Amino acid sequence: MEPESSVPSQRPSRKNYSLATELVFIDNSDGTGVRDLYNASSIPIYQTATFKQSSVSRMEDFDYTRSGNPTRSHLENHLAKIMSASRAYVVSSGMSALDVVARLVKTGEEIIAGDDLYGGTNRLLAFLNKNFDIKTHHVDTTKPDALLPYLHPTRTRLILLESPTNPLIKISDIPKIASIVHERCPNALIVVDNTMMSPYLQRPLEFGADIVIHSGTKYLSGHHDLMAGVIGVKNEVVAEKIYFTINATGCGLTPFESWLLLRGIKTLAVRMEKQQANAIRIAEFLEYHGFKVMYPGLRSHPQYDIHNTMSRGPGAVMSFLTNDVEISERVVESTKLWSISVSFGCVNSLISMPCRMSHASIPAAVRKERGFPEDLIRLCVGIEDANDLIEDLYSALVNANAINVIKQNGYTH
Ligand SMILES: Cc1ncc(COP(=O)(O)O)c(C=O)c1O
Ligand SMILES: N[C@@H](CCSC[C@H](N)C(=O)O)C(=O)O
Repeated sequence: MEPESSVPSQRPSRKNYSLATELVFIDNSDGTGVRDLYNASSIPIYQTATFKQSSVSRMEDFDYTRSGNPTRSHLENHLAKIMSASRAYVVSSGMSALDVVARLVKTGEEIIAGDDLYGGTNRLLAFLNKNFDIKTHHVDTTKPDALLPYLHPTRTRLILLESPTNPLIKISDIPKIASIVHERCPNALIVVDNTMMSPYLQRPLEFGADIVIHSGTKYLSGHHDLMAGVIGVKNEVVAEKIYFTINATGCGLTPFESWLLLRGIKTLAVRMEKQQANAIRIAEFLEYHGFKVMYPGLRSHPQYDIHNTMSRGPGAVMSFLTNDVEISERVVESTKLWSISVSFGCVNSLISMPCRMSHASIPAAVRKERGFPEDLIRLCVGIEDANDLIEDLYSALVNANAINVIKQNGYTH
């Protein structure tokens, strides 16, 4: 017999607080959720593979950690609440979350995804195409109508969106896309990779998405000390399919990692507010100096208004162009406070060149075809003092001669 996913996150209705409060408020007083014998303020790490049963035939909430574990269930309940999901699951990485969701698609069915998306996701989709005959159509999801030629009433199974996209920070109108797709393709699920926003800034399940994914490695944990993936689901039937795959493939998050992620989530609101405030200042500084900056906190962003209808802020990741790959390299390598590193969402500020780093797995020809600038610099802003960050970036831009070149030649992309 297949075990059902343990300790559901369903709660009877109670007063809902603002998200900053819900992030730290864990209420088991109504008897739902995971019970801890001693009412521990911080849920313990149940570091066990197995759970004893009172009889052969009677299985309690847990039997084996691959199938379910109290620390993990506690985290999943908490995440379901803050993502507005009916169920949430945590797995070993963001890519694992994407892999679990991709297993909802059968050979011969199709996926529609953005033409700008995380390099690892692109790699997974290419693998599915090559090995399982699951085709992905990459379209410009900033234009909902661009999906129309590829929507098929039975073949289309997943619409995979990032908004903002990684790394070009393009915005998709999620409610509009959801309504177009749901009307034409009853079998299709709208999946939003919401990693860049976090549930604090954007909750796609509230406006039409069916599944939301997060790389928990980023903002949810906040300190780059763990890998995790999160899947939030609206529909119970889909949720049970997701749980089946997690149990069948064994990718559920470990108890220790679950505990660490739960700890990180408590400070999400304060980290996000500070990172975002710093990011707004940095984006304005770069734009003032003539750089083309992609950031939905700037009025110059082409989807500024749409973003604001879905989100409570622009987040803390931006990209900018120097017009010259070598200059970009010099800028990145001249910074002292900004670490040259992939990933984002950490309390420390990071700088990278996506074409050489996070998106290097997308073949150069495909990058070119999709209009992906090789000189692109991505900034992931941390919680340091904004003046220190700007001073360090300014020195790097001067050192690389980037400011002069932009002033003389303007922006040519
Ligand atoms: C938008 C996005 N989704 C998913 C992932 C995959 O997450 P992970 O590295 O935790 O596997 C990443 C980065 O790695 C990402 O940037
Ligand atoms: N070598 C890794 C690169 C990880 S990139 C992590 C992150 N999503 C980002 O956008 O920086 C790989 O090949 O997956």
